[in-house]
Amino acid sequence: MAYSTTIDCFSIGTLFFHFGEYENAAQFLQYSLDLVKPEYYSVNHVLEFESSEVIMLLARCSVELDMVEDARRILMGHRDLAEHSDRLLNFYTHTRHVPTSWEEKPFLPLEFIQICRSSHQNKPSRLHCRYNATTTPFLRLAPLRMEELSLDPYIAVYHNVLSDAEIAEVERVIEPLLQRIGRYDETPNSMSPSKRRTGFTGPHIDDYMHVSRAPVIERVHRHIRDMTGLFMNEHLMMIKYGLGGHCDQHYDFLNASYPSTHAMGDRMATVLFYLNDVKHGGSTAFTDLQLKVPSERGKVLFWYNMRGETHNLDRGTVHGSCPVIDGSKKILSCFINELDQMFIQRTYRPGNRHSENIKEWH
Ligand SMILES: O=C(O)CCC(=O)C(=O)O
Ligand SMILES: [Fe+2]
Repeated sequence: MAYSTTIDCFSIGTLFFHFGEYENAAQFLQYSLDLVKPEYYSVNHVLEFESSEVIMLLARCSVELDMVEDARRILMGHRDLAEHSDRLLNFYTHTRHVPTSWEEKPFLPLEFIQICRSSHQNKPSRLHCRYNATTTPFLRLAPLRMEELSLDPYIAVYHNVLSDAEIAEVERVIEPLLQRIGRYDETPNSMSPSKRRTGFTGPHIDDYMHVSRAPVIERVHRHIRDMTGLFMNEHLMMIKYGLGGHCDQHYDFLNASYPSTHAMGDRMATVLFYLNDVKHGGSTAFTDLQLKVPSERGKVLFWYNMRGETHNLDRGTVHGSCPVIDGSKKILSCFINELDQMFIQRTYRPGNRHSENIKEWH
């Protein structure tokens, strides 16, 4: 618990409460209160954190545990809540909490949890670290340090791609536009939280015109071209994961399950820019390959999602983002579409791909 903040503990306590685990909830809510320090008042204010909310939830846990007198003592101890304590207790005792059902709990497959949990080190490979000075002419002047992690599927990491100034500028342009990740419901314009991924993402498509004109975004596109030799015509997304934030294992390849693949081709490759170091958790994990890539500031991960000869999905690319255990994780992610490469390399022709619907992604 040494690294958690008062807000982290409040979030964990709230989760336990929703799942009906009131004793665990009360413990985390108490930690949260223990960590409220006057020097953080201004930060907590900006983040709209109120210790009175923690106290009310703590009192509610006591009521659920049939300890009404404890709940009263907790409420009476707070300057603003004391005068409302009778009304609040009355409400808590008459409106018992209905826990979220087990089916609603986030579920991560065991093999994914295992690779995330282990202090796994990638197997030493016979592949080499080298300077890539050939993908584009620009790299002859400024070669990039590259490490191949796998040849089949092809996965490579580039080090020190984005400078501190570029990262700061990307954050300045995109971060204010992030929204909580959701999944669109059947009803128009309604979003519900995604069970497969937690965190923030953006910019929203409507804001993209403004973002794409920023010089730093053009420079990111240039870096992608230098590293991959491929043409990127999709929006860049920033994804921000907080404590516990994760992304369940999935394929980026859509394999004709989305109408967009008819217009742009499928997502042939993925590029992830890591914008910060994450002390614990937050690695990108490839379950089948037993490969774990930690989030390190300035590093870029690149892989092909499809098999070269057939343009079919490469099943070895199943991957996800391990839960963040300390701090937060920020990445820029982008997909490289097949049809954007039509002047660069051979693209998919109808008939040579085995199409199947992939249901494993939202
Ligand atoms: O955050 C990560 O490491 C993986 C993100 C990812 O898989 C995706 O955006 O498709
Ligand atoms: Fe992905």
